[in-house]
Amino acid sequence: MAPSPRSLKPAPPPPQPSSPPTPSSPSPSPSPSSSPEETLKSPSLYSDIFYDASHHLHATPSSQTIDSLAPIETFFRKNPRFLYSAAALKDHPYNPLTPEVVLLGASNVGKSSFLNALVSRSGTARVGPRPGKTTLMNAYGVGPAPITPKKDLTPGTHKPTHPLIVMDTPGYGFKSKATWGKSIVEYLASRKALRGAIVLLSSEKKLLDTDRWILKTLADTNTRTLAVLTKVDKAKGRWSVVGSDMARALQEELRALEVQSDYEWSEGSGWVPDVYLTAAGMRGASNTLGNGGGMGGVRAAILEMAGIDLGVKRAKTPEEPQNKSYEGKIVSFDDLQWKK
Ligand SMILES: Nc1nc2c(ncn2[C@@H]2O[C@H](COP(=O)(O)OP(=O)(O)OP(=O)(O)O)[C@@H](O)[C@H]2O)c(=O)[nH]1
Ligand SMILES: [Mg+2]
Repeated sequence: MAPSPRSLKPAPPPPQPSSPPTPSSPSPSPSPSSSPEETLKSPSLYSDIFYDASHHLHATPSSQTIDSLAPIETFFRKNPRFLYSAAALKDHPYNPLTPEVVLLGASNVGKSSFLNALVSRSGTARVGPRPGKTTLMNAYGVGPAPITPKKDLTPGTHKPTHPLIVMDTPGYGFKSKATWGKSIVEYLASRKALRGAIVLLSSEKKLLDTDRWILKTLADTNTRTLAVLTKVDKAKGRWSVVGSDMARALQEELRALEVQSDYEWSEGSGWVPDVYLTAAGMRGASNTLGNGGGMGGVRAAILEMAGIDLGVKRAKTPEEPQNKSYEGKIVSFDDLQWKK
């Protein structure tokens, strides 16, 4: 499956790493019309938590979606393997066949923990309590070994060992290297195999200036973007309220960037309208669908972004939901198809 080339444009320079990002408050926005916060106990009980474009928070208990999301979990669980580290764009091997997705976010936001939760294996990527744990771009192969037609194996092309590459990156901000911006922006702008970026934001914090900068860089490099909140179990206040507020601020930011963009980088075609809420590194979380809460749905969204179709449809909300507050618009897997 050869990735299609993206039209490119130079990205802006990153903010100075020497000046720590100043948190800024999201602009006020209306409260969601229906909010299930009264009923959501712990993110670990949910396989799919996302906040959609119409400002509805959807949370699906694991028991309701396990059947439909289990094949996707199995895909991610299969054969995860560290492939290589890269300090600069030139260090990435030629890759004409395997789709790549990249994890981006501030230092300590939980990128490596998120990767471990994706593949349901805590030791895959190294995690640390202090910022600056990951110092290079680290590529991980995910999924069962694909069958590659001989005609695709042109000279210089290695046989793919995995159907998907997930790229972990050093965090931006505190303790990150000054070269971070340059090498990662180059990767975003030039890597033909790149199908999309997953931007991780901490539920413990507001949107940072560096987060705004990376979102703008993604718009300017025409990179598909999926936003994910981490650490919802550590949110200060009710996690569903904190998560919803953060998700709304993000959606506003993305909509503003879309207006400025020179590309068709818009809601649905450039960025995914749903913001996913996760608790990947949460201690004592249920291991039913991997490690942590909210991982089921986000795995499906990542496959969608990478253009990998396992033929799995997201389960519909039951006719008679256990709790009425789960009603509202449900974004089906089909609705999330990228517009061509
Ligand atoms: N409670 C909780 N802790 C988390 C979660 N995700 C990550 N952590 C913790 O946050 C700390 C940082 O996690 P990492 O995964 O190393 O973060 P990172 O973004 O990869 O950090 P850098 O590589 O330094 O940029 C670790 O102590 C994790 O256990 C989460 O969802 N909930
Ligand atoms: Mg890391």
